[in-house]
Amino acid sequence: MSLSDDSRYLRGGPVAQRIIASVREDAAIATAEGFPAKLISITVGDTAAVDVYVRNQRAKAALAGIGFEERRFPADITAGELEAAIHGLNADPRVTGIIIQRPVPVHIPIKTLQAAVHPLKDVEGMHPASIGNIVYNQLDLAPCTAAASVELLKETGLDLKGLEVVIVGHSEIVGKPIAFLLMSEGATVTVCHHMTRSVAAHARRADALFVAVGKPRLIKADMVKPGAAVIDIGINAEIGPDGESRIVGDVDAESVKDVASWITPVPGGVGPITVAILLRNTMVALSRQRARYQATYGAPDKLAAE
Ligand SMILES: NC(=O)C1=CN([C@@H]2O[C@H](COP(=O)(O)OP(=O)(O)OC[C@H]3O[C@@H](n4cnc5c(N)ncnc54)[C@H](OP(=O)(O)O)[C@@H]3O)[C@@H](O)[C@H]2O)C=CC1
Ligand SMILES: Nc1nc(=O)c2c([nH]1)NC[C@@H]1CN(c3ccc(C(=O)N[C@@H](CCC(=O)O)C(=O)O)cc3)C=[N+]21
Repeated sequence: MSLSDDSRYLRGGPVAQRIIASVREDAAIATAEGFPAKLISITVGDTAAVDVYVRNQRAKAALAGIGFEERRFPADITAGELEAAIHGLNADPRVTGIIIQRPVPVHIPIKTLQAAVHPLKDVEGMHPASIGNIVYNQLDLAPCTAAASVELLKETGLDLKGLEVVIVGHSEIVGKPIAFLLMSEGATVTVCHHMTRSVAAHARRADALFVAVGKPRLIKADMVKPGAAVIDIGINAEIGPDGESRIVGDVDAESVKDVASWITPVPGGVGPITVAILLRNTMVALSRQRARYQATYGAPDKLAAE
């Protein structure tokens, strides 16, 4: 049986469609009430994984009835100019959410940019005032990829309480938030990174293995426990045997599929859910803004009252 027909293949498409259908309903109500949602993406320079993400954001926002605009800046822009652009978007009442695509060029401190986004417009939950929410088990707006990866693990039906989970990669935007989300669910979590003595020794103990590193085929069959769930978050552009550019993950799916009980495809796994959650977070942000507006001005507001 080919993997694509196999139920062990954890496909993100159906999960993403469910989320987008619900976002679409919320967005239609908000628009009818005079509060259309609008997401602004900020891209600095050129990165293949960002191009894929932004292309899908645009397409799915249109499907969900959320406005979308990409602001592209050259790689030699200064941090000050970018901060000024972000402050302009913070002050614009038509803008619901702002996402700063990572990575940004090395001369720009990403943390300063993330902190410049108003916390009410922070649709990724990356502002220093937002990221703590997941530590406190307040999970309604979490970093999108982390939330998407956990959502996909839940599709296995595995009981997360006490589950042995290993995460390879500890970035602020993916690995670390996954660890917090899974701790909230009661899993036992180990986080590996480039200083970990033996990633393989940890990975082989995992009932669920999350990989977010950015290195094609880093995880091979001998690093996976038989029967494990493998969640591949990597999005890497490479040239395939046919000479065409293609997207691959961090897991050597060809070999791992014979050992794992569940595996996420790339493309078609975590990626589509990430986009859907970004749109859902935009609606959560809108709802919070409307609640704040009502609390300040006392204006009646149906969504905020819900
Ligand atoms: N599907 C999706 O929705 C998304 C996919 N991605 C993809 O996920 C991947 C990771 O992204 P991101 O977290 O932003 O990347 P970063 O480069 O920020 O982080 C990579 C992490 O991997 C660790 N690492 C590097 N080499 C090794 C190694 N040999 N063994 C173990 N750990 C290692 C690094 O550790 P250290 O810091 O210690 O060096 C770091 O924690 C990329 O391919 C990206 O495109 C990202 C976001 C969303
Ligand atoms: N601030 C920030 N947050 C991110 O979450 C972030 C980022 N920066 N920078 C780039 C990476 C990469 N990333 C992707 C998300 C979805 C797809 C996606 O939709 N993939 C589909 C489509 C693939 C295709 O169309 O070829 C799939 O995997 O099936 C891709 C890549 C988010 N990232």
